[in-house]
Amino acid sequence: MTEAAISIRGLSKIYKGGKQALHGIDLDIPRGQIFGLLGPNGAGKSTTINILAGLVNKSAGEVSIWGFDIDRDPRNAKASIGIVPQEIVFDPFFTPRETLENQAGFYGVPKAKRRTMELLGKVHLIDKADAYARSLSGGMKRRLLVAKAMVHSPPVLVLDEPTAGVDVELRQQLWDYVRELNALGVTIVLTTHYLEEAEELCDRIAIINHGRLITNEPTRDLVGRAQEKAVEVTVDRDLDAAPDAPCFDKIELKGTRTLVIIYDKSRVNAGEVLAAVQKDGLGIVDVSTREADLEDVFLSLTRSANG
Ligand SMILES: Nc1ncnc2c1ncn2[C@@H]1O[C@H](COP(=O)(O)OP(=O)(O)OP(=O)(O)O)[C@@H](O)[C@H]1O
Repeated sequence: MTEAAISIRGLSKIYKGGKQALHGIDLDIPRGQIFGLLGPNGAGKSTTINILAGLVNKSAGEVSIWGFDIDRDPRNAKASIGIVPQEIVFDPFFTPRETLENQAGFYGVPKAKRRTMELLGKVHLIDKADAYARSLSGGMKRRLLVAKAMVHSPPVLVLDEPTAGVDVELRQQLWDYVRELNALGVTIVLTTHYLEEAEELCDRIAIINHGRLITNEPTRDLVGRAQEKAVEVTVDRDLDAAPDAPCFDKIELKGTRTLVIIYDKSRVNAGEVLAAVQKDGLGIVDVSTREADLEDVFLSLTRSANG
């Protein structure tokens, strides 16, 4: 078996003050994938990434990156990973060109092997190469961070909430670049709150909540497991209240004629739900259903983990 890009065993973190952010996480991130790490606020995603980056010390467990243990072989482990942090941190007096040159120097990349302008081109910042970093927009700064994470050509690139504050067009360019890197063999790990994006981009998704791994499976399987389905029904007369029936998990009246019904597709089918609406003589004028997406899976999985 090929070794994982990132291997995490029994990873725990207790912060000073006693907050336990991670409770024994076991996770293998396969090489060559775009891997999504999802979870609600405070789940422990940044803690995990900061441990990989060497910014936070773990309390227990083992982590290796590209086969290098972060305790026994920290130099090689560090050289194998590039991290795009959630927070934008730059020296505002350096230009993008200088920022990348300094970072390359920090990683000991010889001058002849530096790819400063190539990287700036990839993230669409050539024309800003010599501008002060403080004059860049939020989106530009984030793209510069991506270029900065790639100066030492690591086989693994981790992006922590990379699209926060990036507008739609630039986000698309960022994802194109991420896909391009992945096609060249770079393993990508990203955390995001944009579930649609995770669904579109990631081969595999792990969800953590309250510091515990809830699931880790191919995106396809995860989406297929969504059991909750929503149907929106427009009826032929005004209603004061939403009708009730045992097959509805939840029903809500939107305006006076539209019912939004949530049901469990493993228990009932759409026909039964519609029949239940019609049973009191209500006529149905329009119906629309929503296919399960990652949001549904995510909510139902994290909800069941909470309760
Ligand atoms: N330096 C710290 N000291 C104490 N507690 C911390 C520290 N950093 C994070 N925590 C706590 O650890 C838990 C996990 O936080 P973490 O930042 O890893 O979550 P996250 O999943 O990245 O969330 P977000 O999406 O909001 O960044 C949270 O309860 C948080 O308050």
